Amino acid sequence: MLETESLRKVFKKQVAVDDVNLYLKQGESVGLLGPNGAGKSTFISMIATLTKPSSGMVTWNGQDVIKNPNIIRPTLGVVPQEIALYKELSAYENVKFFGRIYRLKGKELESRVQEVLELVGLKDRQKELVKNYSGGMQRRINIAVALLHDPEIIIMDEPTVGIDPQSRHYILEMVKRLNEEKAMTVLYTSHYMEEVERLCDRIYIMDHGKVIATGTKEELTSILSSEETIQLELDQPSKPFEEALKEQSDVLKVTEWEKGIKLIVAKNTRRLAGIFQLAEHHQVSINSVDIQVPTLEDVFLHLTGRRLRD
Ligand SMILES: Nc1ncnc2c1ncn2[C@@H]1O[C@H](COP(=O)(O)OP(=O)(O)OP(=O)(O)O)[C@@H](O)[C@H]1O
Repeated sequence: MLETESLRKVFKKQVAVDDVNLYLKQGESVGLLGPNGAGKSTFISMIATLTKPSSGMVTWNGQDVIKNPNIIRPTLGVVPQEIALYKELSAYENVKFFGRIYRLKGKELESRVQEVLELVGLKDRQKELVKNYSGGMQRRINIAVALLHDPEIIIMDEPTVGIDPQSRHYILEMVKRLNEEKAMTVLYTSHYMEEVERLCDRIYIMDHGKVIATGTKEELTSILSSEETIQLELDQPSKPFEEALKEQSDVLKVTEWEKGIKLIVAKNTRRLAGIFQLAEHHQVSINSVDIQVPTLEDVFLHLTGRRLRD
């Protein structure tokens, strides 16, 4: 397990990371969500042993990483925000160059290079110069480089910022596959709520250097409410159906709206099948169902008074 305890970084008077406690268990996919300037890159850089903390601890399976960076370096693959590639070389030459830095040689080097190019979906275009690649493809090569030494943990610093939607989709799917199929542990930073929602088992929300909330998506959104709204669009109004819904124990409130009925139900107790059965019994057709649950964006707004992407 990778763990930080009261990890702090102060640049002159600027507190970039303010006593952050975070853990990453083997095989987990953890998101670090926060707006620009929240301190995500500085935090990652300390875990990756590239920046020295002002105070606090980083441990890997109980061992002190700050004193002994070498105990974690072979385990970590770090994808920085900036593209760090030689633009005049081909993708293949770039990855091979970095492979040599990882001290890979001969057949092993060649097979790892082909493996990672395959993982990022660029094996077929490996001979092209990186300068002719799109931003998204360059980002994928950056990721390939981080995977070369077959790390246990991959740490990604906003890997989808400023790239085309197709590459973004590819990267998200790839991270999911690495986590689910290769059991790779993932720490994924982003200011896109939908990305961490899609990829991560647990999420840390960071703002002004501090972790302001942590939990699974469900736990975080339950900060906001223990209820959710179900909006039913009906083919016709039906008082008997409305009355029957009111009698359901987990239905807290029933109101009409222009196209049907709105229910407030206790969270996680909704039984859509039951609602459909009731509708059928009262000969009402449900044209559409809209379940409105609070999002992480709403949680961030609630906690800070600001939007994530202000
Ligand atoms: N080397 C540095 N010297 C001085 N201040 C710094 C340095 N690096 C980061 N900071 C400051 O620390 C704070 C956190 O920055 P950091 O880059 O870690 O945030 P971030 O959440 O990763 O945001 P972004 O996505 O914009 O990179 C910011 O106020 C930034 O200006």
